[in-house]
Amino acid sequence: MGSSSELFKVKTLAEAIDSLKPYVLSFYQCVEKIPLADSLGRIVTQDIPATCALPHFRKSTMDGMAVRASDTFGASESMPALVQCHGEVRMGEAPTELLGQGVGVLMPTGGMLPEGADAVVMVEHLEHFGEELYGVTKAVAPGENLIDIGEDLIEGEVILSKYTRIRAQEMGLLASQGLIHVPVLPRFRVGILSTGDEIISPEQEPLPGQSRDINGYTLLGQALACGANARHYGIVKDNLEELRSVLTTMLEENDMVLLSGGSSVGSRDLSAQLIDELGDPGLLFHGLALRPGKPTIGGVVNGKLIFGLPGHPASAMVVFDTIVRPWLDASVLHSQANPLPKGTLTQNLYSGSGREEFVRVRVVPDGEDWQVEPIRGKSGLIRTMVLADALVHIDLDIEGLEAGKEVCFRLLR
Ligand SMILES: Nc1nc2c(c(=O)[nH]1)N[C@H]1C(S)=C(S)[C@@H](COP(=O)(O)OP(=O)(O)OC[C@H]3O[C@@H](n4cnc5c(N)ncnc54)[C@H](O)[C@@H]3O)O[C@H]1N2
Ligand code: MOO
Repeated sequence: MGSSSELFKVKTLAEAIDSLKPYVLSFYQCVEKIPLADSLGRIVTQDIPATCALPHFRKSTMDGMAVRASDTFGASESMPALVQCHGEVRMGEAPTELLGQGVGVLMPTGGMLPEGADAVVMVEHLEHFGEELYGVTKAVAPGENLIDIGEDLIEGEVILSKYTRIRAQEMGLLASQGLIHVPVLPRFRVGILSTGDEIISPEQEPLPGQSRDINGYTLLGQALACGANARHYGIVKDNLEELRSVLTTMLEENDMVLLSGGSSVGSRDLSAQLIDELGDPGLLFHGLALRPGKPTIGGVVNGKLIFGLPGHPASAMVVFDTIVRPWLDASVLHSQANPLPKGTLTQNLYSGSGREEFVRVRVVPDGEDWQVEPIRGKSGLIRTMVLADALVHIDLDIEGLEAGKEVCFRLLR
């Protein structure tokens, strides 16, 4: 069990994530094959190569006439290029005739070009002179109005890399390849528990000193938004035996357990103690150089991740976004390539805390730019999260950010 004094040396976020990684990598070896129609939000477990070129035939993007572009060079309204029309290609059918010089074939949008054709003249730029004779009133360049073989995807190239989250566009991509069964990570089963003598269920009327459970629902929502199979197990009082019993069940039924409250150093320091007792390796960190989120605890119990998140509602949400979400979306193993959006900071942000900081911000459009407005307010205020669109990261070694500076922001889901 991880009970050495090392534990109580406050870890950075990166160190905390690294300390957990070796114990849970086996989860990322699991594979489930699911129907493509059910794959939204799931994470692919392998690189997926294109099984065929897309398109696999030269495809017209306009209604018109397939031609050799060189036959139209110099054509204009006043001096149309003459083309002999050799019939029409039907949608979904392959033309058999090789297109010769001075010849054209009528085409629907999406139709297959005949061999020899290298452009399509839009119907708007055709004049029918009678019988098979057409005039082209606007020249086309080679490649114009068509999609070439493999222009979208080349056979064999990796079209989805391992641990990519499937969005609607990836579903279409997989469909284009005939991949109707997709290898994905199993959904993370996440159990959520709120702790604290003062916490009551939302349907109850709070007495003075009591607070309705907020974190159980924010964390449930965040876990569901990450595609997890999440369940809220309710509220447990600050009682070691009760907590032990519920945690044992939760660890059996889930891949990850999230507690909130009772994580700061003090009389309610039970969860850290329990995490360390319940299995191997136990508690791996207690306290992070993170703001908000200083009292965060984390560990692994027999291959299951367990986090104790701060009780303050905004802290719990921010800490979820920084240290929990990366496991659920597999970004701990594969950072999603999309660069973060940027905007202009509207106020100075001071950060002399000696902790890495995630600042709640509102993002307001400003012409071509975005204005990034810090939200002032304590981490005990849920409304600060309701107002927030995104988080701005301030590194450990940075004292602050000046108004007017361009900053990256990460959108909250
Ligand atoms: N002397 C010190 N006091 C505190 C420190 C510190 O370093 N020294 N750290 C502060 C920070 S930062 C935070 S964050 C909180 C974290 O406290 P805990 O994680 O132990 O949580 P609690 O004390 O149980 O609760 C804090 C606050 O949050 C409310 N809470 C808890 N659970 C919920 C819930 N499910 N829904 C809504 N609200 C919840 C609770 O009632 C308290 O108001 O500690 C500071 N103190
Ligand atoms: O660090 Mo606490 O988690 O500020 O709210």
